[in-house]
Amino acid sequence: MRKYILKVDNVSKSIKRKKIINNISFEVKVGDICGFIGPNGAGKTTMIRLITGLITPTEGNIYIDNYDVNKQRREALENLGAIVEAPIFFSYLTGEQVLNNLSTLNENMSKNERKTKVEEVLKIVGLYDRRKDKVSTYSLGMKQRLGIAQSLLNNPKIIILDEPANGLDPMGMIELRGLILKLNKEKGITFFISSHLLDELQKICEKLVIIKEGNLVWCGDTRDLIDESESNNLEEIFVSLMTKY
Ligand SMILES: Nc1ncnc2c1ncn2[C@@H]1O[C@H](COP(=O)(O)OP(=O)(O)OP(=O)(O)O)[C@@H](O)[C@H]1O
Repeated sequence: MRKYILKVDNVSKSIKRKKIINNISFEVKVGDICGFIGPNGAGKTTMIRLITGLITPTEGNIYIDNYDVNKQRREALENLGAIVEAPIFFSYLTGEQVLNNLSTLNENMSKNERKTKVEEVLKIVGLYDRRKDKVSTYSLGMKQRLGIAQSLLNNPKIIILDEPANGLDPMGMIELRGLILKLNKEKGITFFISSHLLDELQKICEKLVIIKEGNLVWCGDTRDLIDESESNNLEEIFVSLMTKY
């Protein structure tokens, strides 16, 4: 049995007396690429904010690599790279300068190690040739990849992406998909990805967590969901699930 890297355990969240997340539990195992889906207002962003420690659960616990996000915050978040919505950069800096600045936050690395690391992540995300160009000249897809490069500086075990494909053109989408698959295969990084683009998720996610109005509707292997449904198209399955629950 592969161990889990992310565990959401009986989590509820109320904001202003309104229950936004209702007793949700699921696990994501090491090496999974897990899609996180639900209609508008289902609570996806709230759940991602809970997982990334930006807000605390009203009830329940969240563990990253066995560390409680709220009680052992530093250890838990050390393993996490998260990009919540489109990353914002100082666009008058070059891609390399953005990463150099962020890498100085890592006090355990010498100047030389930091330089090597920045070069390495620029190469991984395919921005090495454009490293001397200002971020203002980057396409949205390149900015997304710079965001992923930023999260790679800390060698995360799991990366959480909130709507990463928002606004990307087909080429940008193909590049992002390729990058996620590469990082998963070559570096063993686990991904948890929220998206409304179900065709896109179906291409890369072997696991799915589906929520509606703060409740867990389904979680497990994408294959199993397709096998037990009448359609083999995730979009059609999703619509039928949403009308059933
Ligand atoms: N700070 C807040 N105060 C009051 N209500 C909130 C707050 N944050 C979220 N909500 C409500 O909680 C529900 C879930 O919102 P959330 O943004 O998590 O959904 P979502 O699944 O990410 O939606 P979308 O797909 O539209 O981005 C919505 O009804 C929203 O209005």
